[in-house]
Amino acid sequence: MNVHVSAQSSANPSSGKVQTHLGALWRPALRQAFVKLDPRQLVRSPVMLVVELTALVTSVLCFVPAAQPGDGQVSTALGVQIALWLWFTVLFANFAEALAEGRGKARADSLKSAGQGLMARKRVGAQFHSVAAASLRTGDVVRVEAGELIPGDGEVIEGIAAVNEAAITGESAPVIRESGGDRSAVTGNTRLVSDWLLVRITANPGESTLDRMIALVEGARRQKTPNEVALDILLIGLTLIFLLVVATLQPFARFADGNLPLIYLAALLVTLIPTTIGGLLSAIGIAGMDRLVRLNVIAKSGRAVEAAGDVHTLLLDKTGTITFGNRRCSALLQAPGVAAAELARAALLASQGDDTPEGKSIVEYLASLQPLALPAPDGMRLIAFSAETRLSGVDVDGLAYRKGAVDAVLAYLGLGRDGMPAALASEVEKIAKSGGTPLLVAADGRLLGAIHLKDVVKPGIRERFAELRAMGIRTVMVTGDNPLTAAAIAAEAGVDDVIAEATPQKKLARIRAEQAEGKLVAMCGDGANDAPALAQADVGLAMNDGTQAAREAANLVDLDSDPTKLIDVVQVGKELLVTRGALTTFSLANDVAKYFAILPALFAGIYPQLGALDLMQLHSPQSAILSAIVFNALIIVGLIPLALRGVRIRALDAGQLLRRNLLIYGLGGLLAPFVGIKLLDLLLVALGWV
Ligand SMILES: Nc1ncnc2c1ncn2[C@@H]1O[C@H](COP(=O)(O)OP(=O)(O)OP(=O)(O)O)[C@@H](O)[C@H]1O
Ligand SMILES: [K+]
Ligand SMILES: [Mg+2]
Repeated sequence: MNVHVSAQSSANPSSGKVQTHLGALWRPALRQAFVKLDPRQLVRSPVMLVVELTALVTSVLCFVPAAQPGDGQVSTALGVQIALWLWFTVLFANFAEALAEGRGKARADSLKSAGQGLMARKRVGAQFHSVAAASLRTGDVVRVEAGELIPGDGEVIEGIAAVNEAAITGESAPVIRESGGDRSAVTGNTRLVSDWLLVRITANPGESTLDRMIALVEGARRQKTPNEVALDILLIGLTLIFLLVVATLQPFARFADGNLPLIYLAALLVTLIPTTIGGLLSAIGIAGMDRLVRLNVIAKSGRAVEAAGDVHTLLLDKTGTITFGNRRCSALLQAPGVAAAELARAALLASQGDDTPEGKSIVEYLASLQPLALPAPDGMRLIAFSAETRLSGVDVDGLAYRKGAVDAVLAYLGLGRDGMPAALASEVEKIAKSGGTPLLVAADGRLLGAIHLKDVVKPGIRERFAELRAMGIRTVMVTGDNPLTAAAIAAEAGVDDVIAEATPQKKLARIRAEQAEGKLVAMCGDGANDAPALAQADVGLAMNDGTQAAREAANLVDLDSDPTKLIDVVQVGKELLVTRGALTTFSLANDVAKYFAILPALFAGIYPQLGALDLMQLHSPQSAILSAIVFNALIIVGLIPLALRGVRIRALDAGQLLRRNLLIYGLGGLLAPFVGIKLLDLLLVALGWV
């Protein structure tokens, strides 16, 4: 094949770590706050759209006194102040959203610029042509060589190479990517540091990991979660109710020959509708996603993150998730009466069509021993490993060579569980009890012996599972391996439950069973055989270095390929739910309090009997209205830090958490307006603004 392209963009390898202090972010956020005044953008937060419309109407009323029915008691100076604070209310909410977007965007932009102008070698027939990386589509095959950036997300179909994924993960130690097996997926904008790869592109323009990351933290493109939609509906409902409340005030005033200026009613409406949560809702959601992005987790939906906050059971694949997944052949053990060379030859033959890391490791192991004579490769029918059969092998010279999981090979040979010669059975048991994976080898219907595949449990995983338990999450290990190996690894890793000899169907069935009991289930996996389970789970976390099938089926991808990352995802999910709940409570309590703070002041002149209710003794109706509207706007700014940082949750159970939050945010929300509005009233009068 001809390779006649060498040009690649000279973009510097990005470290992926962008310095983004809030200080550097507020300037662009301020600008964005004005851009977001566009009603087409604001329509995503209906409460704020109502505020904007009210601000618009009030502005008109200020300058067109003729438009004010009644006696127009509102001075232009006061009208302008009210109109301004109404505009500020919208701007503050926009500013909160823009600030939340800022950090994620800065990082995504720097990643994007690294890939700008990138060229790729696309396979066209037997040749490779230079094309823009941005033009690559799903199914295109490209060749990437050492030193070059991989032009898009894809799957390795040929070759093995070391890849530096620092641009995406921030981790500079190179990782190995190879065709076949569970380490075949590559990510766009990461750099090959050795050899070459043939990659089949798996994402169309605009659908890459990077694009997804950006979409998560962009207010205008972000998809609302079902929880957010439900809350939106509640907020719209409350807005309509208060609209009605405010509209019916005028008849009451007229009845006593009074008249409430339209501007007052407009301002009153805004103070009463849930502007605090309406203004911060989007920022809370984006900030949550941003926390996730900073953990190097890509979510395809916010829904998965919220589900993580409520997850009950976590299913984990063993190999590659709990263990390093680098199962390597370490020994061959013959059955009684079988020659070492016979077993070796059968194991080698049975690995000819097996391009999994396990299969390759067997070939390598045997190559380091004495040379073996093999039949011509064109006479062989290769049988690749499948997770269904849990067998691999070859048919050659009329003989069938097979290797596979213990129960699978015994079943293939028509033998029972105790069909193994005692000596071999005890060897197999020894392998399994050590946490290794035994494979049986058969040829011509005869059991020849066993292969010992060794694997190592990832350090620190035990402590992480203990943390999960403390959060009330059950961990279940599901593995295609035999029960003894499974039990040995399970004991070492400290999981709560284990399912052995699992096929993809069995994994799926277990998830469905848990879901049928009304529980939310999370699943971590990396293999193609995990894909159905990842898709079925409420939270499917795929390892980025796993297979493309797993990455596609999952709704979360961990760029660091660390299954224990789920703990952090659960934490982020819980924080997101709690923060939204706390600020909703605060906002609603606030609005109720404002109602009682302002109404007596407004009606004092009209119904003097209401004076008894005037607890706050505000200076005048004018100062009451202005103080309320100023407080209403400033509270949004005051709560931006909490919305962005999230409510910290300690290891409290759900009940304690709820009580604590009701106390802080419910009671706090009720009291804050009384204190805040009174202080503002004193201040505004002292300043002579009213
Ligand atoms: N290349 C192979 N050839 C034959 N048998 C294999 C091969 N690789 C694995 N096996 C056997 O098939 C079983 C299932 O393997 P698979 O990779 O599907 O496991 P899994 O379901 O992903 O679970 P886990 O990854 O936790 O072991 C393994 O436990 C092993 O006994
Ligand atoms: K309000
Ligand atoms: Mg697996």
